Amino acid sequence: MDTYTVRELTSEEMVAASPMVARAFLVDGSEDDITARGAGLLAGSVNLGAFAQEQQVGTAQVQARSLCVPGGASVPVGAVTAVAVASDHRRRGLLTRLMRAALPRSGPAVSALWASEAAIYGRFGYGVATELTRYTLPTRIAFRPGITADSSLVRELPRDEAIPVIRALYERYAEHRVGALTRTDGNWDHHLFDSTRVQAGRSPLRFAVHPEGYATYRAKPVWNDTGPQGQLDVHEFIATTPQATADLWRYLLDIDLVRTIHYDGDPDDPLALLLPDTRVALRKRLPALHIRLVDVAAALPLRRYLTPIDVVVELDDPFCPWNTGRWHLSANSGQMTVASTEAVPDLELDIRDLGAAYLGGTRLSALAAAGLVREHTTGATTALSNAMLADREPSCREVF
Ligand SMILES: CC(=O)SCCNC(=O)CCNC(=O)[C@H](O)C(C)(C)COP(=O)(O)OP(=O)(O)OC[C@H]1O[C@@H](n2cnc3c(N)ncnc32)[C@H](O)[C@@H]1OP(=O)(O)O
Repeated sequence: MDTYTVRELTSEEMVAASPMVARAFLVDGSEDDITARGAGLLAGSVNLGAFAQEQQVGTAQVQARSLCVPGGASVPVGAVTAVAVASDHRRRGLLTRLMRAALPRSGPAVSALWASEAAIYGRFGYGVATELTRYTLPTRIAFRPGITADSSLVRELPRDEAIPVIRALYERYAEHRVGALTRTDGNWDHHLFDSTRVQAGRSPLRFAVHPEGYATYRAKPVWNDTGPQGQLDVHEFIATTPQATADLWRYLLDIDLVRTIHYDGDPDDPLALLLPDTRVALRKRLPALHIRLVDVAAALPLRRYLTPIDVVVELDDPFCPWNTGRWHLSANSGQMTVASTEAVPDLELDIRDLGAAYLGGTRLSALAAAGLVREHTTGATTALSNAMLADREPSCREVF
């Protein structure tokens, strides 16, 4: 007899599971659990649970959100989060069962998540579709000649006053930025959650607001024998114009007593380009949003394509087998049609690699160089790779 059951939870059951979820994320007894941080997300989400008899031993949440894709459309996406299995019930297939329930064929055609560990989600068909640039930079550095900035346009607002202003700015930004997600009230509460555990010795969130952008950040006072060595951790930086980018960075770079800034920016973040010598900013690229195409035939036409395309692709998708097979992809004037076919394939790839390329950040040509796309017709990889590119690299600023 099967020891476990997996089914949809009521909001109350999801709340009841929150100590187990907190423990799974190594934050036992913290206020930082689903009840405190994600209460507003319960109603608008599919909440899933795994049970061993009556005991709750696993959860996953699928939030209904929208994602900006190449061409600017905002497409429905199942945003998977709060995935947890109690440590004494692991490696018995519960995550696999939760993911099956989280990815029904009838659900959103696209699924997205941030992975706690890189090795977990490839097997479920997710590929890394956006990256972030992690900056460590000194303060008080000048900009490249020709860039002018007016930091006097920036105001520090109290949290309650700032939130409606930054929400409106974010909405304008997210309409055009490929990789950006829409945010409900619950998503905002989660994003701006500010417990002492999250602060970790730093200030509560501060809100630096410009007419065309904002930075939310935390400050940490540090002193040594040479004087102030304060740190500033930028939590989110959003600018809707190049001038706002320069003004806000000038403001942050000149805050007294701070010597080091930490910031997770876009993969092609303009910050580096403002500096006269990009080497003063240490940069690392890290994986960010993972994308899974749940229904390829529905998902591919939702975005636009840069160049015309006419190829047959053979896809392998063991977890969502309805995607496995040969697909004729044809795009003209940016719009793609997708049809099942028996024709000989021009190239072959795995569903996770198509997910990685979906937002235009990962080049199929680069995947081919690693042997992950196998070309049968010369030029087919380059053609599809170019068609799938986006103008700028996609970016998702919110870890959910
Ligand atoms: C979107 C998000 O919420 S990301 C957050 C994910 N959650 C966490 O990191 C919290 C701590 N970890 C956990 O709760 C659990 O270890 C989970 C949820 C990651 C995995 O749950 P399990 O029930 O143990 O996974 P399950 O038994 O279904 O494993 C399926 C496969 O994934 C592999 N796997 C599972 N977890 C990991 C991992 N952390 N690293 C590498 N491989 C893993 C298993 O070995 C198994 O491989 P196989 O199919 O080749 O045998």
